[in-house]
Amino acid sequence: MIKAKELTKMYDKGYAVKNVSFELSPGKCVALLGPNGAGKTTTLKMISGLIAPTKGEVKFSEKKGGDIRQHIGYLPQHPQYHGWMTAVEFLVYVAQLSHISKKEAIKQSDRLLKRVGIAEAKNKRIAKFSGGMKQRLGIAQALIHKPKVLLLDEPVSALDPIGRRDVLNLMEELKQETTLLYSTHILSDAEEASDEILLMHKGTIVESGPLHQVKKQNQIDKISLRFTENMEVYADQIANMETVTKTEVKKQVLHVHVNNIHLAREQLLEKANEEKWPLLQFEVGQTTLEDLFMKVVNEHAMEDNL
Ligand SMILES: Nc1ncnc2c1ncn2[C@@H]1O[C@H](COP(=O)(O)OP(=O)(O)OP(=O)(O)O)[C@@H](O)[C@H]1O
Repeated sequence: MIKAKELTKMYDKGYAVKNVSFELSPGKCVALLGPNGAGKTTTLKMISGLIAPTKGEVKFSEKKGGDIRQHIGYLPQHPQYHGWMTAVEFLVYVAQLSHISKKEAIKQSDRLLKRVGIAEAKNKRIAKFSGGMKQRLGIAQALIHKPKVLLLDEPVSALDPIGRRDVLNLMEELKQETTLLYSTHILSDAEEASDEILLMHKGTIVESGPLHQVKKQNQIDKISLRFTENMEVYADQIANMETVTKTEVKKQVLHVHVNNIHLAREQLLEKANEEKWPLLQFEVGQTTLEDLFMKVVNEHAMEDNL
């Protein structure tokens, strides 16, 4: 439906986004995931037509001439409202900016306020809205011209748990009827609402695909151990075992990545038994998408500190 080809944005300090290519299929909900500064907002702005790419292009498959923006609804990261306006006044105002007649604008506003679940607040001043209600109103505004694709920039990151749940539920409903691309730096939000992810790091896409596939591809067998004492001694010993590919300590837990889970488990348990390791925890599992995300974020932070 939407094809981004080698999208690139350069500012004075360098690339904000570099050679980003992906395709959005109809009816999919895709999370654009990445730490702060990864290039998510810049990518969304280029797709929505708000800023021009330095290089690359965005194509809309169903576009038969005209402006691509008529097919795209966009919710910015920090939407600005006139607090004195009511919800319905705001939507009618936005609709009229999209050249919709006043009669149609009122009709659309009523429909959309119902659609996003804040119809009872239609005549309430926006200044009195909660964060979740403001985001719902923002989503209604993005839908006013019946776009085929909805772009949401960090729609839930700034919300409290109730507002977050509210908006995630709405996104879940909306993905039945529209293609959705939303950015987030919160992994659980991406895991909860999306079918596919695009993981950004320093302006490029480092991982992409259906969530289950990305998870599977990045899963590594690991054994997590917690000791009552002397973890460093055992960590060194374990790191030298032939089935072990990597060890790392997080929050007093030693995570051991292995290439043969059955053999590694056997060897570790044998050693633990023989040498009477002071074990508190022994857990066999796999690395998660969160591990991958943290790896990307940490690499990013380390490079920045160099
Ligand atoms: N107008 C601009 N002028 C110069 N640099 C910019 C501009 N907009 C963005 N950048 C830089 O481009 C990079 C990507 O920024 P962007 O806002 O797209 O990231 P992001 O992933 O959306 O981050 P956040 O989650 O913090 O919003 C950052 O280093 C940012 O400082």
